[in-house]
Amino acid sequence: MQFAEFAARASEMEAEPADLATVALVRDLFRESGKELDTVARFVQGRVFPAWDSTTLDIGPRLLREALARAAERNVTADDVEERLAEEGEIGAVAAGYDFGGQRGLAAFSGGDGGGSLTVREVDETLRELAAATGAGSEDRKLNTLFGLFNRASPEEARFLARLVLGEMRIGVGEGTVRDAIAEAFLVDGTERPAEADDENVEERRDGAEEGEEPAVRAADEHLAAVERALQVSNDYGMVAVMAREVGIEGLRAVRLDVGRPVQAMLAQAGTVTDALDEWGEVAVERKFDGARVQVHAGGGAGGGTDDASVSVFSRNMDDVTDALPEIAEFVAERVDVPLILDGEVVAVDDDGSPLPFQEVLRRFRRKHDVDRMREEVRLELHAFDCLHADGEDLLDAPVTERHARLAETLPADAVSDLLISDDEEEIAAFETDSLDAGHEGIMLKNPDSTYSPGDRGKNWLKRKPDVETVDLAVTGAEWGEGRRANHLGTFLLSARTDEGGKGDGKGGEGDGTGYATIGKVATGITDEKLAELSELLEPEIASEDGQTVELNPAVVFEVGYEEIQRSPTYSSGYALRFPRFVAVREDKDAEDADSLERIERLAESQ
Ligand SMILES: Nc1ncnc2c1ncn2[C@@H]1O[C@H](COP(=O)(O)OP(=O)(O)OP(=O)(O)O)[C@@H](O)[C@H]1O
Repeated sequence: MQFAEFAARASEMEAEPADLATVALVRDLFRESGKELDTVARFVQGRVFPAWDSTTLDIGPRLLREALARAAERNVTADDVEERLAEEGEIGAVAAGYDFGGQRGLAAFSGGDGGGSLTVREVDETLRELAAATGAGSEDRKLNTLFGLFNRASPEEARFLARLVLGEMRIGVGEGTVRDAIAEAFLVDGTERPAEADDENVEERRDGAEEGEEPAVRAADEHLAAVERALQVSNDYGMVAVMAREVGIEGLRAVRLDVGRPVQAMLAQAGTVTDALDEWGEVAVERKFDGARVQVHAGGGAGGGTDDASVSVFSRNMDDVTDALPEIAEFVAERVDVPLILDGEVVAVDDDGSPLPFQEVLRRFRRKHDVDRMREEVRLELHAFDCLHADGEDLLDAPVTERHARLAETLPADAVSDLLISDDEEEIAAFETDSLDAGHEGIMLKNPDSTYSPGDRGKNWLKRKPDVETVDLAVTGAEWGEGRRANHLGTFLLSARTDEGGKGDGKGGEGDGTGYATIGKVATGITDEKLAELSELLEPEIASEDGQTVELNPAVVFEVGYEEIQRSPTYSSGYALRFPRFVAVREDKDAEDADSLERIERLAESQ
């Protein structure tokens, strides 16, 4: 395919405001791309390399401006180009505004030919060569090569060439458009194809698909799902387009992970323990490490087996950061002897192994120089929490629990994140307190049955929001513990202050006009040591006992975190705290200083 043809189509796409019509334009282009389909599928997104490949052209705006100046009329300087850029606001428009060598009829003299002779393949190969140029003189070579390309470009070609070089096509073709276009171009047969369907019809088709009414709609959805899946697994739009054309839907479904080729990271939404329990019944709870996300690929390549060289570490954006984090690659290489793809977090730690703030990891992450010195300065630890592939088996479709089990089989326990499967708020609260005490950021809540969906910020992973507020509440009751904790008070009853004595529980100090109304119990994972301390503090306040239940004079104030305040008939205040969590004893406060029911009402309303 001629590059001029590609540029003409890109112009049409740029001018087309409707999304579905743009998909149709991309679809048609793909159908006509022949052998260059893989390249065209990348070019429409402004990419020369697949998304998983960290290679860049490494051509900055300055070099491009110089190349444009050289290819343009005599006496144009890089500064002139910059000035025009300030006026036009966009490099493509600037490039299209010049009269390049070939267009001036100086073709024979300058090597230009008036435009139209470049092919998509040639542009691709030339840009790849540019990317590979390194070392002394590479800057000049890049400049010369770019000059050569622009010298042969028509204004329309120059517009898209300049944008391609900077990696931004600006033609309204995003990943979703390419996905839809691949499905429409190669997977939909004549009867199902919504060929000239207008936007509304297609919207209707898609709405209908949810009820599963029309077979054609179902098929179209399956096609889209297959393309999407293959894209998630491979991160290579070119390869997926070719595969869809050559092998069809079954071929796409058979796309496997490749050790050494990174996958997009699954992401999390903010959420609460309450959300998680309501939704899934049981929750997979992990520590939320405060570091930087990594995906480690081990043992890829021909022979399998693991040596340092066959371990690669990728960042959340799929950049190869292996050289900056040698100890992570070494750690995995030394311990893992099967091909493996793991997902985890790298955390900086102090000499005692306690986590350091996230900024410390960043000092290591993209470093190209002084890696050895920094390695001494900032110690790193790997916490793996997921396993995408182990020993020849892709695990994306396996549930969280199974993926975690595979991780535990493969890596030493200290590198594997703890996993708690629980349906018990108290147990989860205990896990959270423990995580926070250990210096981690909090907890992650995962649907235990969910699969790994690369690149997806769905509802199956929740990062627990920090408590919105804390409240200071008087402790008005407790229960004696059991077993190992039989001598300790636990499960503390909490109360807000009311202004009229006698209201609520009526446990206020006599005659002082203060009353207390219960609002919840906190039984969080307070450590045994802390429980002993709290018991000592509260025992003198015991007013009466009934079996395990103890009534306390309001004297001690707890600061308590919570996720939500609900209306509830369970407690005398008419409210209940959801997911209450002990934060601290407010030594500086008396019970009379506890938060009032009025404040609780206000907090409940403002949620
Ligand atoms: N056990 C864990 N499971 C999954 N992710 C974890 C875990 N521990 C730490 N994380 C990190 O938490 C991130 C998600 O939450 P966080 O809010 O920290 O990320 P962000 O980069 O600020 O925002 P976001 O990922 O939502 O764009 C993950 O990408 C991962 O790096």
